[in-house]
Amino acid sequence: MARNLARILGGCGSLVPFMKTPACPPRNSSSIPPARTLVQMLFSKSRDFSLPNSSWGEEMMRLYEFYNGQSDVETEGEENQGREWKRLPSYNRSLKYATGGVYLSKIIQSKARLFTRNIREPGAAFEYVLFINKEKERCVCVFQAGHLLEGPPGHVHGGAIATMIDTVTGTHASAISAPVMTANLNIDYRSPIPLGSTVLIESTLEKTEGRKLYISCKVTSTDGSKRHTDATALFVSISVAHLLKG
Ligand SMILES: CCCCCCCCCCCC(=O)SCCNC(=O)CCNC(=O)[C@H](O)C(C)(C)COP(=O)(O)OP(=O)(O)OC[C@H]1O[C@@H](n2cnc3c(N)ncnc32)[C@H](O)[C@@H]1OP(=O)(O)O
Repeated sequence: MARNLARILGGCGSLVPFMKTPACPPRNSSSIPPARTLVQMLFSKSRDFSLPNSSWGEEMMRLYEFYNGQSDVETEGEENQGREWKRLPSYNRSLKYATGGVYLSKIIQSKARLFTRNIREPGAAFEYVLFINKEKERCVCVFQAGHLLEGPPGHVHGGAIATMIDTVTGTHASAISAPVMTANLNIDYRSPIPLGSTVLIESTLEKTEGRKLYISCKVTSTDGSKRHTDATALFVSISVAHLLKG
């Protein structure tokens, strides 16, 4: 059975896109994983993409450790330690089933993945970790931009920057009032972000008005000396029925 499963998987982990499979091993009998490994691959817990991987550079790791060191660790049944920050875990899949007015084919249902977490090669695109402060008025994201995000030569694509701003402000708004949708996003690109660099993306809750959440955001170099991007975003909290309506 293990051999059959291994053949189906083709040795490249195509059914398990977020497992760590750094390189496709040669197709010989020694490349077939043992049955226990296959079971782990097929039924293991979702991967938390906000944890360090081998692609994280020195600056990414330094800042991760800085904020993580000031963060509460979630331990079941124990009170938190009263620290200022909390790391937000991040998975590549939220949709399992959708019903109601939203028509999704079985293929889309089974393959839907969070846009920023769907690249197999670690470090190739969006590497990031988000921390939220306890009062939820601020979020900080440490973002390392990989080589697949190139826009102008050697620099990050504006759409990729917008994606990260939407992700950070959207996650921030969701932490306050889930579920939400982006109603408006305004971006001023002030200086280009070098590809491969690590930057800070900070969001601040400016105000709430009924269902509306106004959030501002800035992208800077990690020492704060260079302003890359400024943005404002409006999120509207919605009912789940709004999503199902399509
Ligand atoms: C843990 C999870 C991790 C999650 C991790 C992932 C995070 C990623 C986050 C990604 C988020 C997205 O990309 S979301 C995808 C992009 N966004 C969308 O597709 C949204 C499409 N638009 C819509 O569905 C809708 O227009 C809504 C939901 C935005 C609003 O519709 P509605 O619910 O009917 O509300 P509506 O009455 O129209 O508006 C409510 C109030 O907001 C105001 N309003 C509405 N739109 C605007 C606007 N563009 N600019 C100014 N104001 C506006 C209205 O005037 C009104 O004010 P007042 O009269 O009350 O004063």
